[in-house]
Amino acid sequence: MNRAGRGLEVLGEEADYLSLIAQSYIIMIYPKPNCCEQQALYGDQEEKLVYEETEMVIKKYRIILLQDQYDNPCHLMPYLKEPQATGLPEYIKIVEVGPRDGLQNEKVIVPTDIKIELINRLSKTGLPVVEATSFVSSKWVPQMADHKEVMRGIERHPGVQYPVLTPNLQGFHSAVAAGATEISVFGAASESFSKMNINCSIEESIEKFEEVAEAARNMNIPVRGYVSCALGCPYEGNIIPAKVAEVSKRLYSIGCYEISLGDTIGVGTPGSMKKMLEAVMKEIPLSALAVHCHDTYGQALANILTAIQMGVSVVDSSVSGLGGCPYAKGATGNVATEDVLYMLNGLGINTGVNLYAVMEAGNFICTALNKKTNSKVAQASFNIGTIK
Ligand SMILES: CC(C)(COP(=O)([O-])OP(=O)([O-])OC[C@H]1O[C@@H](n2cnc3c(N)ncnc32)[C@H](O)[C@@H]1OP(=O)([O-])[O-])[C@@H](O)C(=O)NCCC(=O)NCCSC(=O)C[C@@](C)(O)CC(=O)[O-]
Repeated sequence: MNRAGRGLEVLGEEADYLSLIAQSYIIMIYPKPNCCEQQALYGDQEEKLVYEETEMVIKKYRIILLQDQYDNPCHLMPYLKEPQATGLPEYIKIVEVGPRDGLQNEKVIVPTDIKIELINRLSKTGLPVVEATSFVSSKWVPQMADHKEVMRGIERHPGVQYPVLTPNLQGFHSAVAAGATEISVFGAASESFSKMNINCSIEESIEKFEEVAEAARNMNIPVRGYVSCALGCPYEGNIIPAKVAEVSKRLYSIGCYEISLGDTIGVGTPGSMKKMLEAVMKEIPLSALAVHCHDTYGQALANILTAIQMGVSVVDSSVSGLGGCPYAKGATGNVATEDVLYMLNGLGINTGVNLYAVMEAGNFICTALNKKTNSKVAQASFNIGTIK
C-alpha cells in the first residue's frame, strides 16, 4: 500500500480519512516542526518516507501516520477542515504544563504513580508538549523531588515532547541522566521575583542559563526560556514592557528556541498584554513567542485571545486549571487547557488536541487530588452530564 499516497487523498476527503482509520492508521497533521521534533518522529523509515513524499505537495502541513496511537481518532477531524479566514494563526501549539506547574504548588505530596499516570493520559490526547517535572532543589520545591522517577516511569509517545525545568547545570545534568530530551530555563523580568524564586539576580540567572544552554547545545537538546512576571510581580507590582523585552532578548540570544511570557500572578489584562507583546515583538520573532497565563483575575482567556490576535501561536495551559507558583503568593491556577481548547475550537483553530480526552485526564487528576476542576468547560460538561 502506498501509505503516503493515501495520506494525500485524505486531505481532500473525509471518507478516505475514515477508510484510512479503518485500516488502523491514524493521520496526524502538524505544522512544519523544528528539527528536534523531526528527530523524535522520524526514527521510523516509513514515517520518513511519508514526510518526504507529502511535503512536496502540501506546503503548510506535514503528515505522519501513526499506528493505533489513539483510542478515539475523532478529534483529528477538525484538521481536515479548511482553516477559517480570520487572520488568526491556523494552528496553535498547546504546551501542557499541568504535571509541573499544576502540581508543584500542591500542598500534599502527590504520589509518583499518579503523576506518571497523568502524564501518560495527557500524552494520549494529541498534546504535542507535556511539561513533565522540574529538576530543582527538593528543599525549595518538595513536590518535584521525584523528578527522576517521573522521567523514568512515563511512557513516551511519538510526537510528544516532555520538557523539564532546569535552573542550573546541576539540574541540567540530573535531567539528562534521567532521560530528558528537552529542557527549560526560567528567568524573570523582576529582580525581586528572581531572588525569591531562584535565589539570584536576573544577571546571575542569565549567566547560569548560558552555561545550561551551552551544555544543551553540545548535546542537541532544545532549550525553552520562561520570563516570569511579564505582566506584573507579586513583590514589585508593575513591570515595564521594556524590561520583559530585555530579558526575553537575552534568553533568545543564548539559544532558547521559544520564549514563554509568564503572567505569573494573573494580573494582566488584554491592554497590558498588548503593550508587553508589542515591546517583546520588536526584539524576538513572533514565531518564537509563547504566552503562559494564570487566571487569578479571570483575564487569562481574554489575554490569550489578544496574544493570538497579535500572531502568537504557542499557548501554555494546565489541565483542570491546576497550578500556581510557590514563590508567587496568591497566584491561582494556570488557565485551564480545556477552556483554551474550547475557545480555539470555536475559533476554528487547529490544535490537534482532543478536548474530551483532556477533560478525562482532568477528571482523573482532580479525583486523585480530591479537588474540583477549575476548568469552566469541564464544570459545564459535568453538569450537563457529557462526562460521568
Ligand atoms: C535554583 C535553586 C536550586 C538555587 O538554590 P540555591 O540554594 O541558591 O542553590 P545552591 O547552588 O546554593 O545549592 C544549595 C543546595 O541546593 C542544591 N541544588 C542546587 N541546584 C539544584 C538543582 N537544580 N536540583 C537539585 N538540587 C539543587 C545543592 O546541591 C545544594 O544542596 P545541599 O548541599 O544544601 O544539600 C533553588 O532556588 C530552587 O530550587 N528554586 C526552585 C524554583 C522553582 O522551582 N520555582 C517554581 C518554578 S518557576 C514557575 O513556576 C514560573 C513559571 C515557569 O511557571 C512561569 C510563570 O508562571 O511565570
